[in-house]
Amino acid sequence: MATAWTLPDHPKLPKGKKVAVVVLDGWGEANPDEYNCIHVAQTPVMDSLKNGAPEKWRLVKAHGTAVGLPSDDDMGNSEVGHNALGAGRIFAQGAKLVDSALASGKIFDGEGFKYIKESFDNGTLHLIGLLSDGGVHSRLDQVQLLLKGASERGAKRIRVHILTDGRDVLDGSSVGFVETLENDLSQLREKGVDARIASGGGRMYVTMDRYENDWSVVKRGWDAQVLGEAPHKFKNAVEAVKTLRAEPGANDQYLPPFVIVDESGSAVGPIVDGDAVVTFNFRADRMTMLAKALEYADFDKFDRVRVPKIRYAGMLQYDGELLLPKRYLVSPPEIDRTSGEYLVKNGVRTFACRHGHTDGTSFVDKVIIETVKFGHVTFFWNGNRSGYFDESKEEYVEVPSDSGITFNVKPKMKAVEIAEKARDALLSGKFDQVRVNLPNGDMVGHTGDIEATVVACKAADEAVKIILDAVEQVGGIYLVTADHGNAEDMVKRNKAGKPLLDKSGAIQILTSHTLQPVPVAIGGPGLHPGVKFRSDVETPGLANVAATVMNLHGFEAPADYEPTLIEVADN
Ligand SMILES: O=C(O)[C@@H](CO)OP(=O)(O)O
Ligand SMILES: [Mn+2]
Ligand SMILES: [Mn+2]
Repeated sequence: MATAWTLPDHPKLPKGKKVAVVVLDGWGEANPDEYNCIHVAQTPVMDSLKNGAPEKWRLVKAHGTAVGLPSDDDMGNSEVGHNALGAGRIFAQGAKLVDSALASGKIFDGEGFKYIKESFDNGTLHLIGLLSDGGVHSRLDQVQLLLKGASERGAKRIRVHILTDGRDVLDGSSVGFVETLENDLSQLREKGVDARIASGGGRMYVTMDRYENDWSVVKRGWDAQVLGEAPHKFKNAVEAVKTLRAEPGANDQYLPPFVIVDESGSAVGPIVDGDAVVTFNFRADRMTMLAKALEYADFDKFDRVRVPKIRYAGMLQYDGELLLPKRYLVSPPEIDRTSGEYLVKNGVRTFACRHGHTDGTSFVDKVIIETVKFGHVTFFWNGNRSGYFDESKEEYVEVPSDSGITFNVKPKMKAVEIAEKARDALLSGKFDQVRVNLPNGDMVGHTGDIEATVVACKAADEAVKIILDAVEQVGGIYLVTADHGNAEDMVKRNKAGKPLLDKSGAIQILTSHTLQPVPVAIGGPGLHPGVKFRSDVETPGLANVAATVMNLHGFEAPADYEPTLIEVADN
């Protein structure tokens, strides 16, 4: 059935207000203590918004089932968070879809698996991805099931190319994950399968760059995985990770690339003609660049030196617009009819081709973001779809991130630049919605550097001020929220909430996201004075934000969207 794109008018709220939607990345709400960097930092603007509670500030869930993850033990992340914010509904996400496909065995009956299986007789099966149980990009138990299933279905030679984590899990935990995997592989060897780890490296330094921020990261991985070349060579991966971690300043996220070599010093698992490759991350953003390098005949981002003729499948299809990769083991969530698409289609006077047209005021969307988060308020927001819905109505602007540094070195990142671009967009009068992601709390929180994260939170707060001042000037409306927690808790805790200590008595730094709720604050001179948060939406989550934003633009949300957070009192 054709989608009815015309949104009903909101019965009480006017159209034509400028709306700033601000997403603070990694900004949750938690008890105030010394490990809560948002609490420690001076954040007068966000504090003042909170003073508007409960009418203008409230908390929503940003993790677990509220954002389509398998369980409420799963922390939130940018992909599922922005998907929910933009789509207004909760879709079963990659992690969950892969779980079901493995549990039912359907993954092995699908087109993607059949395709790679054709290489099993004469070629090697290579698995490439993030090795941890973080559940943000991948999960070790899924890799284990994939190994088991593939070997039972005829894979005789398997090579695993690992990327160590330390970002979604504790730094240092990579050794344990590698030991677990080695143990599984040795059991496969006992069954006659020639299965080994072939190469590795830290996720942030090898392979898992995103949004084309730094292709040299992908090249380092390519050299190790495909060409079998790396500056470090080891006989086994446990020794590799232990040795490389012992270097001063080393950590799991940034381990240099290594290859495993045999007695004669040759790499045990370069990728060659006739092989099959599966990238086992279910999350898209940090696998897209490698997928392009593996799949595109025309490719000029770095010299691939040798381009093996392989059968390649992603765990999921990572980009629904580019249809990348062409083959995949599990179908991605079908995130359709996102709020961005609706809003664009409801402001355009002449609307082209397939969805009919509506009359109305010009509705233009402006999105501003640093490179490291570029796709968050575009690609993720639009349901893992790159590109514009209507280029004449949307403008996506990128502020280049610093590259080649860890963000604790420059914790202010480009927050002010982003905010100034947002301000200018609001003041220009050309845009109805200005959507922004401020990455500081998250990107610096991931470094585990508490002092730097405090600076980061202050910087994000100052950026919010610049945007809210502009909203004030144009008589607009703001909605400030976050995609998941991170900076509000920087320590690993026991069940009772007490910080955990390591063997040396130091606290265990938490580099990952959290299970905490996030704030939603609304306000601005353009907000109808009767608007307040409803008290009858039980356990609201990020998916309730889309309908809310549609209301702020003067529209009712589609009926199947999660309910709006706001109501309008008559007085
Ligand atoms: O950096 C990333 O890839 C993830 C953590 O793995 O963070 P976010 O979801 O905030 O992008
Ligand atoms: Mn995020
Ligand atoms: Mn993050």
